[in-house]
Amino acid sequence: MVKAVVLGAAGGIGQPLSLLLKANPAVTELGLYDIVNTPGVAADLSHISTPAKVVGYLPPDDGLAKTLKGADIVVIPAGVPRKPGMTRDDLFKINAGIVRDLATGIAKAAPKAFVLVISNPVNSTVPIVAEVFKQHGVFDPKRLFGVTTLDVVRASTFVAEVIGDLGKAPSITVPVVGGHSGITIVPLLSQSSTPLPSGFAQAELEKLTNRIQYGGDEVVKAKDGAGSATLSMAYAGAEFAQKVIRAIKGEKGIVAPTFVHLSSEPAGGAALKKEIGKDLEYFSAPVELGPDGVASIKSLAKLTDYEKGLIDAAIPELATNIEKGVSFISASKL
Ligand SMILES: NC(=O)C1=CN([C@@H]2O[C@H](COP(=O)(O)OP(=O)(O)OC[C@H]3O[C@@H](n4cnc5c(N)ncnc54)[C@H](O)[C@@H]3O)[C@@H](O)[C@H]2O)C=CC1
Ligand SMILES: O=C([O-])CC(=O)C(=O)O
Repeated sequence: MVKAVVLGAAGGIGQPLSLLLKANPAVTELGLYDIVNTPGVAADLSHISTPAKVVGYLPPDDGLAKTLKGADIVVIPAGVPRKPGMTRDDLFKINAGIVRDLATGIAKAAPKAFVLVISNPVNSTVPIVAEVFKQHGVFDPKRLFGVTTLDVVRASTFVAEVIGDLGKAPSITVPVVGGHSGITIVPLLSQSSTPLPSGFAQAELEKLTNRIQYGGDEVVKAKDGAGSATLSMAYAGAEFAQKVIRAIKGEKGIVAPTFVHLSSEPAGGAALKKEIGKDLEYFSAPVELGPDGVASIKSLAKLTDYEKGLIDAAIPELATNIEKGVSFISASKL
């Protein structure tokens, strides 16, 4: 039995993500929460002939607590998306408060749930959730994930395009580490499961790296004011959620990059801090998932000098983004 909950379920990501979770036979209950339209989205999805029982609530009458009751996994795509010319950090002003309030609801109603944060800026919203949980005495670093899967999905697709065989895209894996905005997104293309063509020039490598780092901007520009990635994000979010579900059901050996807290528990956090040469509290790294969430945080393995340079360039912005989230909560009255 797995209850999945989507907070922000009526939005551009929320609706297709809820559809994909409803289509997942491992999900037996699906809770949908938003400030608008969830009764309609829930009624619509409830007619699909898959096992999940669907419920949808709005804020009145403790709707958030009712949606979260019994949740095993909570995915958060609530909040405003970018328009052209904005950075993800520009979303902080609005999304920080939304994520704080939803995290407070989770801390009270489903403190043991696995929490998957999609709302941007992820580099700051994940620390916000952690700080709220700490204030409620329920923080478990193994159960909190920033969803960076879209960067991984993009890397697979763009490498397949470079190779000239999109058919290979589903089987290509590239670890993407660091964080989830611009230069903090660091694809480790030297570790692509399908190597780049021999003789791939440094200039081409830099172009491909830049495309992965700014893939979000490509979509924001093409949508021209109508928002950011929604369908590809729903695909990526459902894929990561499915990995977490498989791991909590006992499947071994599932590894995926995700933005996690680098405490001494789970294993690997302290070693990763040494590896990146900075006492960062959070980083996206390949993580082995297990029945309790993060089983271990993996090493970044052998990096090229170019990749080391990308990580060094990411660290100051990551540190600032993380601190911004942490201090937002220390300054908030919960
Ligand atoms: N992590 C990632 O890779 C990605 C993250 N995103 C982020 O996901 C977020 C959502 O994007 P979209 O779905 O396109 O936006 P959207 O505006 O289409 O949907 C957001 C939904 O959140 C709801 N919402 C607002 N305040 C809420 C609250 N207090 N409680 C519950 N629901 C609330 C809205 O009513 C709306 O239905 C944005 O912050 C965006 O930047 C988007 C793409 C990729
Ligand atoms: O670019 C954005 O604002 C949305 C996002 O995080 C992405 O598509 O990676």
